[in-house]
Amino acid sequence: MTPPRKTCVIFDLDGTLIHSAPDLQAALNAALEPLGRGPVDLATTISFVGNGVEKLVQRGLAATGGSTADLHRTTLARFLDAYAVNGVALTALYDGVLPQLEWLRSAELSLGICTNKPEGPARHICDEMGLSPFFDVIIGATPDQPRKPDPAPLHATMARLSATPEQTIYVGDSAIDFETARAAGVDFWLYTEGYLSRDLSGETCARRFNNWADPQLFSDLIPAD
Ligand SMILES: O=C(O)COP(=O)(O)O
Ligand SMILES: [Mg+2]
Repeated sequence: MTPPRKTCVIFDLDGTLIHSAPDLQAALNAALEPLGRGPVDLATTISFVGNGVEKLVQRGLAATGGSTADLHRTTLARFLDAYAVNGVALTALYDGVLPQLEWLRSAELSLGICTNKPEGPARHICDEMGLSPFFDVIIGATPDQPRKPDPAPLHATMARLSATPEQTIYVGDSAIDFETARAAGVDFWLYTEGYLSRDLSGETCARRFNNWADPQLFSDLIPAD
């Protein structure tokens, strides 16, 4: 039996469509600075990304002298304030992302974003980076929903797109995304140039790619007539 056609592509955001770590680093360091801590370098910041901003701040505190619940609360608030002001100043789309999204739209696939970034900043950043018009739905972290690798946010994204797991591909850059897709029963494509912090070479990914500008990247999703 031939597998059902893929009609839906859902993307992770940080480290997949955008190189956002420099702005995350700047906001983290702005939040740590009043404590006399930091700065945290870019590679270390990248190793903290993937489980949401609460974890990013917690890891930043743990790496610079330790955390308490109170310290975490106030530092997270400072981080979010700084990130709201400067969420895209240093952020860039990976080369080749926009033409791929244009092509996928013209091929009438439904497109979504499923990220652990809080939903407000995620939408704002997608607006600022010119991504929003391509997407039918953008699902970010909200207080009422567990974070990836729980499959709930990916299930919610598919529900909004009326897509089944068999019809869907999830494109991400991290082990968290891989585990999310596996838990949801969705094919996973790994972008290898993002913020991967665990070796996935022994795992089964439907595709691995390192170049968004490859013109053939998504071409086999559309059957030739
Ligand atoms: O906010 C994060 O930690 C990561 O966000 P992502 O899910 O878009 O990679
Ligand atoms: Mg990511």
